[in-house]
Amino acid sequence: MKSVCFGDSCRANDATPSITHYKQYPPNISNIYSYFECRRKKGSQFSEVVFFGLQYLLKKYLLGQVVTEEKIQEAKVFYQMHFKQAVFDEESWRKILEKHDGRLPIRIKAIPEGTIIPRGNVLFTVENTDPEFYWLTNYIETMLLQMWYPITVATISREFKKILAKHLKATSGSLEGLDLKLHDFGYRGVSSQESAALGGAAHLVNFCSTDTVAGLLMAQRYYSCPMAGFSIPAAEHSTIISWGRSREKEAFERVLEQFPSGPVSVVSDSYDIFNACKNIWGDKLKERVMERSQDSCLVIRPDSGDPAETLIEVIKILEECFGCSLNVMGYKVLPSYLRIIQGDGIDLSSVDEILQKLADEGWSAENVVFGCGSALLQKLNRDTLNCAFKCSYVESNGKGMDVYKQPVTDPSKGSKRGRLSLRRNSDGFLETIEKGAGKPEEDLLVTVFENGSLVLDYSLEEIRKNARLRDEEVNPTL
Ligand SMILES: O=C1OCCC/C1=C\Nc1ccccc1
Repeated sequence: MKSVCFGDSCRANDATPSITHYKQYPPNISNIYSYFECRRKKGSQFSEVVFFGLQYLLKKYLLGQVVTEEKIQEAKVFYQMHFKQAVFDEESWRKILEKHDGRLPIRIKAIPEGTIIPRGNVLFTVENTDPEFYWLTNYIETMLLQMWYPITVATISREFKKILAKHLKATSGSLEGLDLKLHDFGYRGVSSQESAALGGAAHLVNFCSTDTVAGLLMAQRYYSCPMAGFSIPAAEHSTIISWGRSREKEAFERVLEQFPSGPVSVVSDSYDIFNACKNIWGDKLKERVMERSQDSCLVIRPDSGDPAETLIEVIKILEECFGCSLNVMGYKVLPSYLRIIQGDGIDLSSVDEILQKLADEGWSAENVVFGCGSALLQKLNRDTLNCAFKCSYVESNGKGMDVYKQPVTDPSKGSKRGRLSLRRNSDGFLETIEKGAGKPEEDLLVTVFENGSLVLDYSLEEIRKNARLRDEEVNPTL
């Protein structure tokens, strides 16, 4: 059966619950107003979030004529089979087709993409613009709630950036190269091409270092960025072990020969990373390594063992073979033709621990870049930031009513009430005003979607500007 689609993939907003809601609302409802937030959670590791990804979902699934007669017919058959009774509201959908030419009579107001905002604030609101289609607001909840993914990846990626900035500043006195310090290794570890695209793009809000090509294409096609991130030639285990155990030196030599200029990364732990560093890189191929210039450095990649211990032992061997210098902060730096990339076992806690241990041994963060896979794109879920979509205001018989939930069994799942606005208070902090008490001129939520049209189109460039690290996040002592 052809998939029942809004966009060109299966009808993401058609989770079964939405189909029967229109029959359950009070009589004479004319307006349903809902909002999205990352609920505050005591003790959560993340106090603020990066807002990112809505523009893609709007462009991909909600713009223009999304309702057609063919889709209505398909849905009618589909849901008759699924519910074994006629609950699909064929007539209402046909009215959208006739009255609005199949465009959704919906208004979505959101904070600008890239905004950094504390947990517990409204991120976007959704309401119907035609009283006849009040049920549409929460019909698209399912698809809009998938915003949890790009928001969570962008947030985690930015937490990495804070940690990397802290150590880079402390051990080198500068933030130079920060944007290249965390490389996205996650393409193979995510659940789908779309996740790779959305998560890969979310990482590129904070960094410009990636192997997740899908994320680059997303940035190009949906965020007007021709090339959002960079990479370098890199060996992988197959290109080394295909030479056989006795020819690891020849394999390494081949890589250096094939990529004489520009940095090149060589995974060196196929058999014995310490032997590879001491006897191949540090002896048999030493001249080949030393003749490479700073912008053509050899990047050695360990890929096993305890990350911190392995890194410390590797860097000590390289120091013995190649020496090192002291930077302005008095930390040791390997020669500029030599760097290390650690892409195994990296997550938010291990990266902090590794850089701290390196610093304790006198080594600057300049010596290492990190790769991160699943911890960046996959080891997360909707609860990581407690993302929720809730109705907070309804209108019926011309009267507005603030609504909310407040479960006695979990107060942290309480929802906001009334129409919401977001403002920066006199101390400069973002805060959400409830019960329609906000002043329109102060409201930072802007209309991004209305009646099938995209009202605002953000570029990755401006999103990156919104999401940049603030001075106080870089110099914690400030
Ligand atoms: O070593 C490297 O140097 C820098 C360029 C990327 C790279 C490795 N990439 C990678 C991707 C996916 C899984 C594993 C590694």
